[in-house]
Order: sequence, then structure tokens, then C-alpha cells
Amino acid sequence: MTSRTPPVVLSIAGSDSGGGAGIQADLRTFAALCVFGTTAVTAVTAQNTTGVRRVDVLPPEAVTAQVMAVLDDLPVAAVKTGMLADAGTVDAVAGMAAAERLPNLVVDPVMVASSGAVLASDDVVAAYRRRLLHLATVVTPNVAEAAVLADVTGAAAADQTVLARILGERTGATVVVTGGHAGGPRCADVVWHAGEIQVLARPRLATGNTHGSGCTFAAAVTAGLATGAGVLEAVQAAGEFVHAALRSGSSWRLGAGPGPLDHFGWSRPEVGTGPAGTEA
Ligand SMILES: Nc1ncnc2c1ncn2[C@@H]1O[C@H](COP(=O)(O)OP(=O)(O)O)[C@@H](O)[C@H]1O
Ligand SMILES: Cc1ncc(COP(=O)(O)O)c(N)n1
Repeated sequence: MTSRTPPVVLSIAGSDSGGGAGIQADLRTFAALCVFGTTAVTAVTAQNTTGVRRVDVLPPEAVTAQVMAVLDDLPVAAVKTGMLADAGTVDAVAGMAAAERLPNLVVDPVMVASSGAVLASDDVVAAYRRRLLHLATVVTPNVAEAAVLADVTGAAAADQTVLARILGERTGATVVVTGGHAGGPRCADVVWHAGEIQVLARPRLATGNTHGSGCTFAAAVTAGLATGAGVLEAVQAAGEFVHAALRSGSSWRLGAGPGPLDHFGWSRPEVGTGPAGTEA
């Protein structure tokens, strides 16, 4: 009998009780992409599709203990960070990354929930800038997060190419400034990689069910890196995966607010993830 062992990935992120974003979206993405997901919970949010009611942040030592328990036992091939709600947690993660314990590190600098709730304070932003971003393989901010991290305002704050270039040149990481919240008929993710800019544009889908799209994208990049894909290949494949999950979940109704994505094509089982959907 052959033994088939999947690549192992680790998500260091917050729990979303509503299941749409955070650790829950990461695990669903990992399962859909056939990698084995492990977790270190950074914060417990009481959240649903309409908003965040309460956040309980775990102490940095509790996050470190979870990460080390996983690393001491399992062959982790890639790591993703999501909501890091405390500067001490960013420092702790950066310390482990600097010690080369966190391979293929994908940093999704979660700052604001799609419902508008602030999930990271100013000192967390400063810690990302000072300690963590330059240790990442890939950083995946949306436009608003990229503008905060790059510390720019005005027209530049809405220009994905300018933001990707600033952050790429400052950190050396591959930077993907995602464009889910920009306007227009196309949805573009702008990638800075080794000094070059690439624009990955797809039709913008007419869906309100976008809760967890950023988490899903970054988790899919992590899964790609764990399976041996190159950085650009992993970013391209992640864009295709999140697009299919958004399209498949565009018509289901889960919750009164922005609903989750359909990672498995559950809403239309006859065709699976990737059915023809409505474009905006
Ligand atoms: N309406 C949409 N149509 C097509 N793609 C989308 C849409 N909304 C988000 N995406 C894609 O989802 C991914 C996450 O982007 P974004 O929504 O900017 O992240 P976040 O959830 O962190 O704000 C990106 O690949 C982006 O292009
Ligand atoms: C625990 C947790 N982590 C991340 C997000 C951001 O996800 P989104 O921007 O898609 O709402 C969230 N709402 N909750």
C-alpha cells in the first residue's frame, strides 16, 4: 500500500465564529487545495456576516506555543499570517521568521474587516513595517492596507502600482496589492516581484458574498508554495481559485451581511467550483 502524505501548511490567524474569514476560511481553502492545514489562533472574534461584536486577543506566548507545538512535530512547508491583533504577536512571529522557523511565509496584513471593524491598531502597523514585512516571501494587502503600510495619502493611496512598488522596494518581498474594493469592470491584483510589476486582471464579479476573499487568496498562495509552485505561479493560481470560489458563491445566501465564498462549489454541486457566473 502506498502512503500518500499531503504538504503541511500553518495558518497563524484569528478565528471568525461566523466561519467566513480568518482561520475558518484558511482551513477551507487548504482542504479544497489538498494540503493539510494546521493553526495557531491569535484572537477569537465573535463575528458574523454583519459585523464583529467582540475580540479576545490571545497573549503572544500562547501564539508562540501553538506555532512551536506544530513545528516541533509536523513538516510545515509554508506559513500564512492573517489577523495579528497585538504588536507583541507581530514581534513574536517576526522572531520565529528571523530564526528561519517559518518557511515560505505569506503575510496577509489584516487590518479592517469587510464589515468595517478595525482589527489592527497603530502599533501593530508599526510592528509590521519594522519587523515582519521584509521577512515575508509574499505580502498580500488590499489597497487600503497597502496605503497604510506604505504611509501614503492622496492619489497615490488608490494607485495599486505605486503601492506595490513602494512596498516591494522597501521590503524585498513579492507584494500583491489586491483590488477587490477598487471600481471598474475588471478586478486587478497588482504584483511587484523582483523589481517588475505585473497586473493580473479578471472580470469583476457581481457578488456581495466577499467575506473572507482576502484570507482565501493568501491561504491559496500558501498552499501553492507548499506544493512547490514558484511565487508567481502560486499567485496566479490563487487568483484563479478565489475567482472561482467567489463566482460559485455569488448566488447563495448565508447570513444577512456579505456572505462567505463557496470554496467547494457546494452551491452548484453539479458543476463544482468554477461554474459560469454573473459578471458585473
Ligand atoms: N467582486 C470581485 N470580483 C472578482 N474578484 C474579486 C472580487 N472581490 C475580490 N476579488 C478578488 O479576491 C481577492 C481578494 O481581494 P480583496 O477583496 O482586495 O481582499 P480583502 O478581502 O483583503 O479586502 C483578489 O484576488 C481580488 O481580485
Ligand atoms: C478573524 C478575521 N480575520 C480576517 C478577517 C478579514 O476578512 P475580510 O476582509 O474578508 O472580512 C476577518 N473579518 N476576521
